[in-house]
Amino acid sequence: MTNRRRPAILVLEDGRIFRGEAYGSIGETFGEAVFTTGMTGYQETLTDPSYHRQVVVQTAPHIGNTGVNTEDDESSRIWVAGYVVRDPARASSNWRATGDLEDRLATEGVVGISGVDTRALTRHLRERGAMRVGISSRDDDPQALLERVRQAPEMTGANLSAEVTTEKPYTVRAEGEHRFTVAALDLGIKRNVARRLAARGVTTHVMPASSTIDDLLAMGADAVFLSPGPGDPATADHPVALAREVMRREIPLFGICFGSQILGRALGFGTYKLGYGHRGANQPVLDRTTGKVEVTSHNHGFAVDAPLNRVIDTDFGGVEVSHVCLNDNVVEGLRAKDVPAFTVQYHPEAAAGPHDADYLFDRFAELIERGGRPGTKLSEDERA
Ligand SMILES: NC(=O)CC[C@H](N)C(=O)O
Repeated sequence: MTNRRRPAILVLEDGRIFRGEAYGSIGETFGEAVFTTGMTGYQETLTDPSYHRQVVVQTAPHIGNTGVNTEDDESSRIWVAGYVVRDPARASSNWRATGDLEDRLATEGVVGISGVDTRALTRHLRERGAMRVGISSRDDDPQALLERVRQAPEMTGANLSAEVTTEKPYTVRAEGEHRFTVAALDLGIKRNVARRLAARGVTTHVMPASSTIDDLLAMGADAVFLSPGPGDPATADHPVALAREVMRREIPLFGICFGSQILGRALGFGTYKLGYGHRGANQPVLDRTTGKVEVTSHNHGFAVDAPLNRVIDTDFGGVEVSHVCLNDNVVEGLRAKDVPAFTVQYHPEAAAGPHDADYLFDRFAELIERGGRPGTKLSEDERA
């Protein structure tokens, strides 16, 4: 437990100030202020690469009570640009805990602030929208910090894939009998994606963001996966061109979150920034293909702009919005009817969050199985 009593300030780009105490590393940091309503899973949140350049506000008031462990990281490090909590646990207690959350934040240089009225801050972001923020435990002059906040880069227009992707390809082997090979374009992948695929007999080759279609096919891929990741999908021109090439060759394609936005753009739709995004572990989503509602994990600030009420004609044939968020009707999934491609905007891999949407990995495995090779199309039934 370090630095608990040193004062810290948080300043939003619109001038609102919150005072609190230093939490984690002493210093100063900037990013986009976003809130997550997840009640559990702070370790998975902190290590999710999609939070790169974002300062995460936890609406759950008590954070750190289960410490940190060696199993729950979703990548090799903490990615959040800053961390805002109300009431940090004074002691960690869990049978899996190997350390204390604040010590880990400090070790990884993550500047945070505690003692903040996170409910007031969340309401502010909900009314005014996600915006830039600065946290400082070094300088207690809010006006000077505000000037620096206003010079920090915005999330709109941010192209961040190169900052989070793997340098070299690596492989996550299928559990049990090997059935299929998937090439996953790493734009900020979470570990649990490859684990959920491995559980279905899929060997996943995780590939750098700059990989070409030939690089992916050289891995012997039966299918392609487009990963989640940080940044503005409007900047993801290379993955969009790659997705178009994958569809042109009718190779089975599945994507999650950023991957869904990329498929959307590849099909000709636009993307836009949501007011304050969806981040949490209890978002209700309707699967329009079955009429079932699932409770899901979300982490997105952008969304695809597509009409909900009809099959849409695209360069790749008919496409429908397969999933919709029941809170606000935001597009949460796309399904192509004439090429083997589908995506969701939320997180079937959960981690953290409920497992309701795990069936999507089965759908992907079935899609691959039906063709087992490039050239697979949906069956007549599914086209209906
Ligand atoms: N988790 C993700 O893939 C996030 C996608 C994108 N960066 C967004 O904020 O909408």
